[in-house]
Amino acid sequence: MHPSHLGPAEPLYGAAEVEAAIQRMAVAITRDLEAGALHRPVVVLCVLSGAVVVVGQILPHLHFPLYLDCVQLSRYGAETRGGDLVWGLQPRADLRDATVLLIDDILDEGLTLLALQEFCRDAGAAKVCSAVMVRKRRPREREVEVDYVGLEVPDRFVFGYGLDARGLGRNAPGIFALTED
Ligand SMILES: O=P(O)(O)OC[C@H]1O[C@H](OP(=O)(O)OP(=O)(O)O)[C@H](O)[C@@H]1O
Ligand SMILES: Nc1nc2[nH]cnc2c(=O)[nH]1
Repeated sequence: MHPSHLGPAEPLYGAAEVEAAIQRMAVAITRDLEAGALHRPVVVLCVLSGAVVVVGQILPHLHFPLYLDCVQLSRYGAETRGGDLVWGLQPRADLRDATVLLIDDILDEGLTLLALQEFCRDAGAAKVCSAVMVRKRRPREREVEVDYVGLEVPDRFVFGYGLDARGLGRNAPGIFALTED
């Protein structure tokens, strides 16, 4: 489906490709975290709002004990360029000594994930792992450690599968790049 109400856009990945990538991440995450999770459930943190789709899809494929919690952090709003980080919801789970799995939809400049990793460490997490559905191919001022990456996208503004284009398009069944932003 071409989401024509969002203006000209180029399809990058279809739904089947995104779902296969999410599956592959789930297999790798399960392989790495299942043993530790038998001692203490992993805290999965869904980074609202964009990560709801990837988290919803990956959860049934994570075969180990886990708690699901959410955190809300935003720096794009309705824009296609990032600004200051604005905190919304903070997680309610106790992160002290926990293994935390952060799941976000996209790694772009990386400032969101860096802030979240720091937040989890400051909250006393024993181990912080990060998974992103897509990673943008671009240089970054600060290197960001990401343990699991679904797909790579070019350095263009993308939407679909939870990612918005000026608030819309989170429900687009694939990943698209805006032709003009
Ligand atoms: O790597 P960065 O450049 O920091 O950007 C990545 C962040 O940008 C988007 O969030 P956004 O601020 O758009 O909030 P949203 O999830 O509510 O759309 C996305 O969901 C990531 O969390
Ligand atoms: N929707 C969307 N959000 C982002 N946040 C950072 N980069 C992007 C992007 O390309 N698309």
